[in-house]
Amino acid sequence: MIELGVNIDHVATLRQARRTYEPDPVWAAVEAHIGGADGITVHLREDRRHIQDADVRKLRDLTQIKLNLEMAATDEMVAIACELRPEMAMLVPEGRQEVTTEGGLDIVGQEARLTNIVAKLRDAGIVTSTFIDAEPDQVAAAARVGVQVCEIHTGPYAHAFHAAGRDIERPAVQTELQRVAAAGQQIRSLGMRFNAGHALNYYNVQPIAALPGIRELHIGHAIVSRSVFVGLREAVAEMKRLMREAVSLNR
Ligand SMILES: CC(=O)[C@@H](O)[C@H](O)COP(=O)(O)O
Ligand SMILES: NCC(=O)COP(=O)(O)O
Repeated sequence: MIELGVNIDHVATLRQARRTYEPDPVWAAVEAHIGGADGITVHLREDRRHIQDADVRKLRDLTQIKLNLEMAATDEMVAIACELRPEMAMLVPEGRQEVTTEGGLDIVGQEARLTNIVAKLRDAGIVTSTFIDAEPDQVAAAARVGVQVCEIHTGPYAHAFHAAGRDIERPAVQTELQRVAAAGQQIRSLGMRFNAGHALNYYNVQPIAALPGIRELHIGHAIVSRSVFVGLREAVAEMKRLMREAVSLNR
């Protein structure tokens, strides 16, 4: 059954708006878990714009749900990951001025360095993942550097879906959906786990959830946004219902 990793970065964004103590990401993780989340994702950014080091430490120590740590491929982040030992660490690109992650990690351009970083994380017993564009050469490079999981960037699909007025049949949307599907087939053929995420929401999630062999979706902004009105537990439960429905309809 496909799993849902809830990214709670933007619970911390709200807290950081006042530099105060609430809303607490630990509370969010527990609520998401009760709502049916299979894992929690946090992106400990180099600029600490939302999730703080202490948040990751508290999540590790105080919650009983799988933790996926999104991180830049830096010595600082490798040291933090090896100390805190999340179940999974996902290598993502970072740009100081970006509003959110804008593209996948360029593995092709830095294979030797990433091979060394992936080995350190694996030696620490951490499942290694990377966030990449749906590009065959990036998928092949991910296998070469030794990651066990690839999360395909669904931003281009999500943006095409929105631009098409949520019409999944529009050619531009189908093109992006097929790119994700093809990347997933390649990922699985290379023995890696096929995950997906970024800009998924309650309107565009089902075609991605229905893709053959997909294992886990990482969704954050849309769930946290919905939670403002219905609560995080319900927002997560609704997303899980949509994912389960998509899988059952696709059988
Ligand atoms: C990799 C990905 O698509 C998201 O997890 C992204 O890292 C979110 O970044 P922000 O939490 O800073 O928006
Ligand atoms: N890696 C994707 C993720 O964790 C959540 O991204 P988003 O849903 O906040 O865009």
